[in-house]
Amino acid sequence: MSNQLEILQKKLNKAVKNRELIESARQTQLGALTQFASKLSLVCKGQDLELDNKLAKFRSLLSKGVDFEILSPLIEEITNILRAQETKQDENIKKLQQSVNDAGKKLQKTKGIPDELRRSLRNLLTTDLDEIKATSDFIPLLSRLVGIYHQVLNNKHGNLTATPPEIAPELATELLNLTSELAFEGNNAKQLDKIKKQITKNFQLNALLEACINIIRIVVSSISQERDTAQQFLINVNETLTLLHQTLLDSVQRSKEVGHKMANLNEQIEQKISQLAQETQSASTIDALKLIVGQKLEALTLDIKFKEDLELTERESLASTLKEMQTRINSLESESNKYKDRLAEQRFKSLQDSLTKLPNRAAYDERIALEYNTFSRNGHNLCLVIVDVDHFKRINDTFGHSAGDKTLQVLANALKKSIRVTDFIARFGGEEFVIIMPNSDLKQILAPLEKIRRTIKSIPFKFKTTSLRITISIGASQFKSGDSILEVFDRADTALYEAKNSGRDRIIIKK
Ligand SMILES: Nc1nc2c(ncn2[C@@H]2O[C@H](COP(=O)(O)OP(=O)(O)OP(=O)(O)O)[C@@H](O)[C@H]2O)c(=O)[nH]1
Repeated sequence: MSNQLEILQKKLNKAVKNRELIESARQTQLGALTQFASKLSLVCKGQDLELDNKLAKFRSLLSKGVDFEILSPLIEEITNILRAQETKQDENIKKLQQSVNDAGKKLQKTKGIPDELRRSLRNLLTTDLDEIKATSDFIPLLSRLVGIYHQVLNNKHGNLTATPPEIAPELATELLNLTSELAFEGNNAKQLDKIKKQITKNFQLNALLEACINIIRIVVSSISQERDTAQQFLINVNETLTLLHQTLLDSVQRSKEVGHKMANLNEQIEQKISQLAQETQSASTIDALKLIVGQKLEALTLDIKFKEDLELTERESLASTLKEMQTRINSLESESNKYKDRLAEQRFKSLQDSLTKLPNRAAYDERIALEYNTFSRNGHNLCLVIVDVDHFKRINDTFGHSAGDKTLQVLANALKKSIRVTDFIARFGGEEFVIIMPNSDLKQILAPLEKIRRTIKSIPFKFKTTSLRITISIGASQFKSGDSILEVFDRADTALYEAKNSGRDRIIIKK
């Protein structure tokens, strides 16, 4: 019996110990839970005043170790407030999402946003905004949006420290093409060269505008120089003509006066001769006759001498007038020769082909040197194309040279219209044209060249009664690092030769 009691006592002790262990574990867990609940309630603080108050009460009761039965109604109240809070928060997220979206869309409509910023804004509005789940997620998103706004504003006010992108390469090319048609001398030519180099280096609108203004200045100064010289020349011509006119009038007047004097003298001489004849008849002696003849001859000799002097003076005066007129005319002639030389030189120097009105070979040389500089500096793609009219000699031989000329004009016009505004075309010589294509590689130029070939082939030429289609052969190559201009030209030329030899009316490209 005592043994059984002992066993029971042991079991009881063990049960009491286990119970104590469970109780202690529960207390520890409860402590941890209470602490956690207290911390959690602190995190919720600041969202709603009523909630804050209830949570404060909750924390205080928890710290005092209050029975859960007393806490239970408070917990229920807090749960209700939190539920209402959750709904409110959902609404707030939606509102915030909408207002971020509106602000972003508004910003997207702004002109002149750099590509990178625009991309980042699009990502923010499409992907990132949709992924928002909690209000706190908005903070980094809003900060990004504000950042984008800042950059756009800075950009608008020109405060960006980064260099603006190259914005108008096509305008730069157009400006270069236009300047190719200008030819100046001396200082103006040097200045224009400098501007052309700047245009190939800097495509920014401001720089292009400045270049444009400087070109206009050169043109205006050249026109005014040319006008001054022409005006001076005209003044000289006018003075010389007035002088010539006056000299001629004087000389006519003098001739008239001399004519009168001569007529008087002739009359006097005739009178003296007839007097001599009468008086000799009345002379009775030889001596008397001698005397009469001697006196009359003396008077006649004086008259004749006077007449000779008069004639000499007149001749000399005429000669001197003629000499003076000759000097004037010579000087005018030399001045007009200078003009002719300058015009010839101008024509020689001009960068435009007179037949086709395209830039000429000199313009090509100048332009390819500029493009080559740009290529050497930044390695942009640069292609060179040679276009040659097929069997052009036949057109000259069959329909005449002037029909050939007209054909070249039509072809040049069509070629010019077929190229892009950034390309440059020149008449290289005869029936050969050269096209510079910047910012394109050989793959990219193939389609436009095909279009040019087909365009030319589709022109319906008509020579008197004969209708004819004219074709072109094209050779092209691209600048590679280390290439010289001549090397690339030779490659394009070899390609053209192959196009001709393999049947014409085709494009051959040589890398
Ligand atoms: N009318 C005219 N003819 C020109 C002019 N310049 C060159 N030519 C002529 O163009 C012709 C070119 O002949 P070729 O070089 O034999 O070439 P092609 O007849 O076109 O034959 P392929 O090029 O081999 O297809 C020559 O007859 C030149 O006289 C020009 O300004 N006006």
